[in-house]
Amino acid sequence: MMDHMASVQPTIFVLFGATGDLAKRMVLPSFYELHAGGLLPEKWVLIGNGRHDTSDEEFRDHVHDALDEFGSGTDHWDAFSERIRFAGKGFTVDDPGALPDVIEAARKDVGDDAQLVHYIALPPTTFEDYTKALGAHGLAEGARVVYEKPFGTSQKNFEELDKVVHGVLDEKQVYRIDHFLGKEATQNLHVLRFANGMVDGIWNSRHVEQVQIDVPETLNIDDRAEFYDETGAVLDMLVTHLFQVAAEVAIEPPASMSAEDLQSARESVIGSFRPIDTSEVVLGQYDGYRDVEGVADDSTVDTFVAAKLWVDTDRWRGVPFLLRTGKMLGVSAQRVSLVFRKPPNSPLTGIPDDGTVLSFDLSGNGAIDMSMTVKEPGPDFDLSVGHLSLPLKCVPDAEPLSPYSRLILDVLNGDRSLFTRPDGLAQVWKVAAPLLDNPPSVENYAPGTMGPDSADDLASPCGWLVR
Ligand SMILES: NC(=O)C1=CN([C@@H]2O[C@H](COP(=O)(O)OP(=O)(O)OC[C@H]3O[C@@H](n4cnc5c(N)ncnc54)[C@H](OP(=O)(O)O)[C@@H]3O)[C@@H](O)[C@H]2O)C=CC1
Ligand SMILES: O=C1O[C@H](COP(=O)(O)O)[C@@H](O)[C@H](O)[C@H]1O
Repeated sequence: MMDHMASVQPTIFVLFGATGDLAKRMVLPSFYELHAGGLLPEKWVLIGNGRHDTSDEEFRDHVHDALDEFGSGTDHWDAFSERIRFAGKGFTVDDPGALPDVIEAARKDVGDDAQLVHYIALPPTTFEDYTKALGAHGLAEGARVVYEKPFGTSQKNFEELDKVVHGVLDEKQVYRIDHFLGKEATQNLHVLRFANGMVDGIWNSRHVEQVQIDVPETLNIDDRAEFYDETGAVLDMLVTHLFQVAAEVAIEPPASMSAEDLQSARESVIGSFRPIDTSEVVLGQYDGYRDVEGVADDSTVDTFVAAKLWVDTDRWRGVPFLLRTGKMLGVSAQRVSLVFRKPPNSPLTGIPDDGTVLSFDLSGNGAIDMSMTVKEPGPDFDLSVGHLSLPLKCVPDAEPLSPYSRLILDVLNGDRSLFTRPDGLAQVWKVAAPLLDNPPSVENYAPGTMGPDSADDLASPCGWLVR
């Protein structure tokens, strides 16, 4: 573990939105996971921030509850909780509330050389104001600032936010999170390929017929209805996580594995995504969505999207990338599948369309799976599809990290390779513009199904592999 320990530099970690949903479910449990794994610097303090006058003790109780509900235990609680503080009364340009004083007090514990890391786990509409307030109160200098997704809610909003952020921070200080990039199996999308000549050799349109990036969810949106009803599946998942994963599949080999080269390679392939053709998109809304408290009675927000994406590079021209996600579906999965072409001129007949598939399970600790067409053992000559699975946690010496732990550790270490950049995001908004400007009408689907039937046609000939 010592090999991976975050920079020895003492750290003051300020968590804006510390009482919110993301903090409770992801950020606080991940911070604890890093502490329990001995992966934090020796000296650190975590300061929660919010608009209320919450005491340190009240916040510690909140953190304990979060760990009970969403964490992996509290064995190291005492040593953890004594480093937790709360700075209330908000944080605006006009009034910084308690934060500057609490940071000053924390410096007495961890030293004047402590690095400041600000984690903005707030609704995206507040990112600009909080960035300006960091600048106004002298808390931006030398700090690292983590922005949750989505970084921008439209092309215009992205451009405005980008301007504000770069008015206060140097790009090297900025860490825009897309937690799908922190998943163990997502990282293997490029590692498997760059480490294995056999895989590298087939990673192109000559061999791959289609790519599926499929994240159906059985989850509802009841706990975050107001947020969701302003966002929808296209913004919440498609142009964020699914596009970034598509970039990981489509990426050209970077000049080196340095953070900058890897980031550049990922961002530059997004420039080759063709703007979405809305005739190749199906939007859906599950029956009963409008009855959820917090959702408008006449909401037309999409809770489902399936779309074809084309990547106009020599490697991928002509290969559809099929992206699908939605809420209240029949199955939960997070799967990237490369469907291989049948051998040309094969003497065999009856090879199934999905007879050769390399797939990556992004959920949990991740897995890499292979399906291949084989002779069904037995007296007859029949073909069948067999499956091999490599759960990543079974790799020797594996110590899988949750995506948020991975990414927080990278922030502490100053490694930006798994974070997004504005050049790529500017392209994302261009690619998404036809869909955002002129969305197809939303079709209804019954909860527990796999979305509107018309989405099935997009994935011919083999259909969606997650069924
Ligand atoms: N929740 C999730 O599953 C995920 C969320 N995200 C992203 O994380 C960020 C936070 O999401 P989430 O935690 O769900 O959001 P919440 O709605 O729970 O808000 C987080 C906290 O922000 C504070 N807050 C809310 N509104 C305002 C406001 N107008 N001005 C200032 N502070 C405000 C509140 O704290 P207080 O009242 O104490 O001030 C609230 O507890 C978002 O950008 C979201 O897109 C990303 C991935 C998943
Ligand atoms: O960012 C988000 O991701 C989750 C799915 O990711 P997981 O890794 O937490 O399973 C999704 O449910 C949510 O709507 C979205 O905001």
